[in-house]
Amino acid sequence: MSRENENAVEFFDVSFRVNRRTLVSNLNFKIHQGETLVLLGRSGSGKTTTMKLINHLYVPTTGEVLVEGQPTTRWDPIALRRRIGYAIQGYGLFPHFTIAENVGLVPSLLNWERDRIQARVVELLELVGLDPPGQFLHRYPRQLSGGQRQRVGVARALAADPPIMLMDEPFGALDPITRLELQQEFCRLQQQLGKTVVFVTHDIQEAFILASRIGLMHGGKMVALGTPAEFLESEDPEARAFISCLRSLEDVEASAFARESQG
Ligand SMILES: Nc1ncnc2c1ncn2[C@@H]1O[C@H](COP(=O)(O)OP(=O)(O)OP(=O)(O)O)[C@@H](O)[C@H]1O
Repeated sequence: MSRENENAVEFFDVSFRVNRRTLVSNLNFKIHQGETLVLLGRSGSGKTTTMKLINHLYVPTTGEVLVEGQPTTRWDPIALRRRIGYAIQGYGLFPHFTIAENVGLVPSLLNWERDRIQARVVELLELVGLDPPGQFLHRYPRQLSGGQRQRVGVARALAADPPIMLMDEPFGALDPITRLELQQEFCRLQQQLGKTVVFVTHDIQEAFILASRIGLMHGGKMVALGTPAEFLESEDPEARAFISCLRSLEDVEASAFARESQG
């Protein structure tokens, strides 16, 4: 990883305003290299805005966001996007591109050789469980199920092997069984690849399955930040409201402690 910095991303007193409306304010937190930070919060709490401040889609009105030790405003925007993969709900796939073209998009923009792109596409489809890849390469997104398209979206975000992945409700639109399957695959992939991941969700069960730490957003502020076990101890009223939505506290506590003892 680059630099000695053990933080992939750092927020220093960050606020972001549009048309005199404050979308996020006073954000101060660090995202460690290799961790999965889940941004949890109600709809409209500022999760996506926070994420867009990382890949320079938004520029802080005040404060600074550092990526690998350097403010986003000082990064060359193209170099920054190469270090950051972005997967979004609704897959973001181009409908008139085949699966191979969609997954190979960033490598081809980076002028990789054709053979290298093809090999990478096959490798990624296998990695995200679209096996055998030959069955999918030449299909179009509309010819895949929602779960399969979501896997393609993740494969595409991983294509140029970025050290940081931003994932914005990537499993939001899926049935609960496929969603659980993808969450489990995500954990497997994360163990294998060790990326720094920022994952946005409003689903507390999902947060507990995936997170090394959970950052809870409320009204544009981060009101709690900690490991799942720490989160359960939070006295913040919004955290308590989310915790009361947990299906089975015992199950979740067990999985949170299991993850912590692994890590
Ligand atoms: N470009 C924009 N201009 C003005 N207001 C915006 C803009 N983008 C987002 N907002 C507003 O800022 C607030 C935070 O939006 P954001 O998308 O960050 O929330 P979120 O927590 O990701 O929500 P959701 O879970 O529904 O996606 C919302 O009230 C939204 O309407």
